[in-house]
Amino acid sequence: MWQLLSTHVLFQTFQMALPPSFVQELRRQAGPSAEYPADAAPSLLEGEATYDFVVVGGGSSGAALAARLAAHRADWKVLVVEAGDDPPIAAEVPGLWFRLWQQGLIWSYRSETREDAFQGLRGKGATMIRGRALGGTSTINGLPYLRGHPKDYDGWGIDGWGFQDVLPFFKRSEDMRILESLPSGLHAEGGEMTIEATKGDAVDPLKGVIRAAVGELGLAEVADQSGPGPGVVGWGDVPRTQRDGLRCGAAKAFLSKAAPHGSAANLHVARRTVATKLLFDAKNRVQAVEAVVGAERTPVKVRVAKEVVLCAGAMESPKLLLLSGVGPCDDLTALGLPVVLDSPVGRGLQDHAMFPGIVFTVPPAPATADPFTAFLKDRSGPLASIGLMELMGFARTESTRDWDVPSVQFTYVRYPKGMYQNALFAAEVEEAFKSINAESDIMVVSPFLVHPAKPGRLSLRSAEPADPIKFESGLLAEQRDVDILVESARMVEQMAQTKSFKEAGLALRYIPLPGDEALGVAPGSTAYWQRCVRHLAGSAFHPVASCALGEVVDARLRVRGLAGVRVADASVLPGPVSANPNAPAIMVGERAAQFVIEDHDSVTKAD
Ligand SMILES: Cc1cc2nc3c(=O)[nH]c(=O)nc-3n(C[C@H](O)[C@H](O)[C@H](O)COP(=O)(O)OP(=O)(O)OC[C@H]3O[C@@H](n4cnc5c(N)ncnc54)[C@H](O)[C@@H]3O)c2cc1C
Repeated sequence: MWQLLSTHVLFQTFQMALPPSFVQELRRQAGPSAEYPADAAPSLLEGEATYDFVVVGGGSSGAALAARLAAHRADWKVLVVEAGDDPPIAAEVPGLWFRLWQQGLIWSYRSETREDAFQGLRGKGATMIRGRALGGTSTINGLPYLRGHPKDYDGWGIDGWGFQDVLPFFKRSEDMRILESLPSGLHAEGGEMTIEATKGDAVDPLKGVIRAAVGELGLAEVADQSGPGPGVVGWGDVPRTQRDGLRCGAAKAFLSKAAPHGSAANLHVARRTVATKLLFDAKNRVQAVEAVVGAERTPVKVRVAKEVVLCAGAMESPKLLLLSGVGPCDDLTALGLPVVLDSPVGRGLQDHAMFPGIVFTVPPAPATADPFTAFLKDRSGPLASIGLMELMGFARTESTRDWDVPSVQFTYVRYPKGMYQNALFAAEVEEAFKSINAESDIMVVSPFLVHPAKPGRLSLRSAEPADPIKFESGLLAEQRDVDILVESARMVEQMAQTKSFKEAGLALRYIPLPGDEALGVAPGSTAYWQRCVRHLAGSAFHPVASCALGEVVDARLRVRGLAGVRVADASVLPGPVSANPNAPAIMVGERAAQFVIEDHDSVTKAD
C-alpha cells in the first residue's frame, strides 16, 4: 500500500493538491528563506521612477547580480524587473521538481518544424521551457549543480573567460557543504548558494545497479563532476542546489528574507512586470526601460541613471534587444522596427539535445513510509530525492574519443507502473511508451548531446512584445549529432548486456515508431536508432549563446555599440558547457557584478 502511495504520489502531486497540513508545516520549516521582500511593482505604477541599475530578470544570474550591486553600495538604487512571481512553496520540495512545469510558472516555446527532425514531438517541433518566477529557471530546474568541463571555458578562447579566470566567480557564491569530499581549491564554503550531497542509493536501488554496470564496463566513477582533468568524464552522484534538504534556487540564495542582502533597503524587486523595450538617446546610451505590469499589462517606464543589465535568459534577453531595435538590420527593417544598432542578436543560439528514447522495464521501487511525514521529519523518502537524476554519467562516444570534453551526458528517470506521461511527445509516441509502462515500472535513459554541431536562431515574428519569438533549433541539423546520439544508445545497449542489469531484471525494450514496420526497420538496427533519434530528440532546455561573448557583447559583457547596457545570463556563454548550465549562469551574474562595480567605482572616483 505505502509502496503504491509513495511512488505514485510524486506523479500525482501537483502544487495545488499538496495536503494543507504538509504545506503549513513546510512553510514553517522553510521560514524566511521562502519569504520575499515587498513587491516594488505597485510603486512603479505610481509614476516614472529612476534607478541607478535596472536588472531585467530575477533568475539565476539576475538574482546574484542584483544582490551584489545592492550590497556593494548602499547609495546605489537597484531594481529587479521580474516577469514572474515569488517561487511557489512546492518548489522547495526536490521530489516535485518535474511537477513545476506548469502554466504560470514557465515560459514555453516551440521550435519551427523541420523535415529532418522532431517528427515524433508534439507539434513536430522542439519544446523549450524556462522558469518564470523569482529565481528564474533555478526555481523549476532539476537541482544538479555542475559546471561543465574546464576545457569548455578554455576552448572559447575569450580573454578573461578561461576556466582559471571564471573559477573564483563560481566559488564566490558557493556554500559547498561537501567540501571535504571534493578536490581542494575548486570549491568554497560560506557563499549564498548552498549545495548539498545526495543521500546515497537508498531511495532507488537502480542507482546501485547502474553504478555496478558502469564498473563492469570499465567506465570511471568520479567524485567531482565539476572537477578538472578527467574529472567530468565518468559516472557519479551530482551535488544539488539545496539547503537543509529544501531547494536553494537563486531566489532563496540571493533575494529571500534569509539572504544576506535580500532585505537591503536599496534593492527593489518588481514582480509580474515584463520589460518590453529599452529607450536610447541619439548616442545609443540607454535612458529608460519600458515595461508592462500584471495581467492588465499596464505600461510603466523606469529611468536608468547608470546601467541596464539584461538577465532575462537566453530566449528573452535577445527578444528584448530585438524589440528595442538592436539586432540584424534586415530583420528589424522587415518588421518595420527602427534600427538602433546592427548586431547579430539571436543568431548564435545553441542548446543541448535530449534523447529520451531508451526504455527499460524495471522491478518496482521498494516500499517507503508516508512520503509527506518522512520528508518533514528528516528529509527522507521520495520527496527528498530527485530519483535517478541524482546519478549522472559523462562520456565520449566512439567517434568522439579524441575530444577534450565529453560528448554525451546520461540521465535516468524511473516511471512507476502506469504513470508515464511526456508532454514533449506526439500522442501516438507517448502511447507507445505508455503501453510498455502499463506492464511495469520503466526506466527511461536520456542521453544529452552536449556539443551539437550547428547553431540555431532566434528572431521576432512581429514588433508586438506579446507575440511569441520565432525559434529555429539547430539540433540534429548535421548527421554528426545523430551519429553521436546513436553511439550513446549503443553504450546503453552494452549496459543492458551487463550481469548487473540482467540480474536486477532490467530489460531493454525498443519503442516502435509509427511507420517502422512499413519501412522494414528492425528494432535495434542502426537505421532504427537513427530514426528514433531524429523523431524523439529535442531540446534539453539549455539554451545559450544567443547574445554571445565576442559577438553581441564584449568580454566585460557590454553590448557592443550601446552605452549603459550589458547582458549577463546564459545567453552570453559562447557555446554550451558539457553539463547543465545553472551554475555557469550564476557565475555570469557574479562576473557581471564585478565588471559593473569596477566600472562605476572608477567613474565615481574620476568624478
Ligand atoms: C526543466 C529544466 C531543468 C533544468 N535542470 C537543470 C539542472 O538540474 N541543473 C542545471 O545546472 N541547470 C538546469 N537547467 C538549466 C538552468 O536552470 C538554466 O540554464 C539557468 O537557470 C538559466 O539562468 P539565466 O539566468 O540565464 O535565466 P533564468 O534563470 O531563466 O532567468 C531569467 C529570468 O528573467 C525573467 N524574464 C524573462 N523575460 C523578462 C522580461 N522581458 N521582463 C522581466 N523579466 C523577464 C524570467 O521570468 C526569469 O525569471 C534546467 C532547465 C530547465 C528548463
